[in-house]
Amino acid sequence: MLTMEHIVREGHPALREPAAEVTLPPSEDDLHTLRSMIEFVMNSQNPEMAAEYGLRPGIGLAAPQLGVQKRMIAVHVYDKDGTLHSYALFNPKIVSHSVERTYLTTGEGCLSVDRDVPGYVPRYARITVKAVSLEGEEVKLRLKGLPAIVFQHEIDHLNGVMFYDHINKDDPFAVPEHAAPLE
Ligand SMILES: O=CN(O)CCNC(=O)c1cccc(Cl)c1Cl
Ligand code: NI
Repeated sequence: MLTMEHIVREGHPALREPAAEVTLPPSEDDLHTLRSMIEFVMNSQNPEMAAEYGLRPGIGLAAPQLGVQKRMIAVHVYDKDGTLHSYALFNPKIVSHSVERTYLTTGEGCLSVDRDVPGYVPRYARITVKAVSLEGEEVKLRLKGLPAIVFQHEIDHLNGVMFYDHINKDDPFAVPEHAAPLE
């Protein structure tokens, strides 16, 4: 199983290199990696497992955070209605998005960043994502709220983008235009 030792940290080139599309159908290796990614995210949210293995909680993970330059992401997050959004996906792509934006009033964090970086991270409020699931099915997801934000954080990782790249350098807490806060 994956633990924090497998997570690369800031300064590692993998975090700034774009990731390549996964050749489908996926290899046994890619299937194993993506399965271990969603397992890690779920474990990190389980108090017993997190305590046992010293896992920092996360609501998503992208393969470059493991030093694997492939377009694979895992997301396991509850939205404000308590609905679980749990996905392990190959080649996710944002195919459309709202003009409106949003941002977490708490800011964002990253397992590859061992420090707090305060500030608002502007994200699209709503996105449509196309991807291929672990089971090999094409999926089209219409996302809003926290799930939409996490997907953008993870897909950024596939493009070598870190969450703090989006924070206003002059005023980290400047309210982004056309944006509604997400508490
Ligand atoms: O790339 C994934 N991580 O680094 C996992 C750790 N970060 C989080 O769980 C996290 C925390 C706050 C906001 C967002 Cl959007 C995310 Cl994603
Ligand atoms: Ni991250």
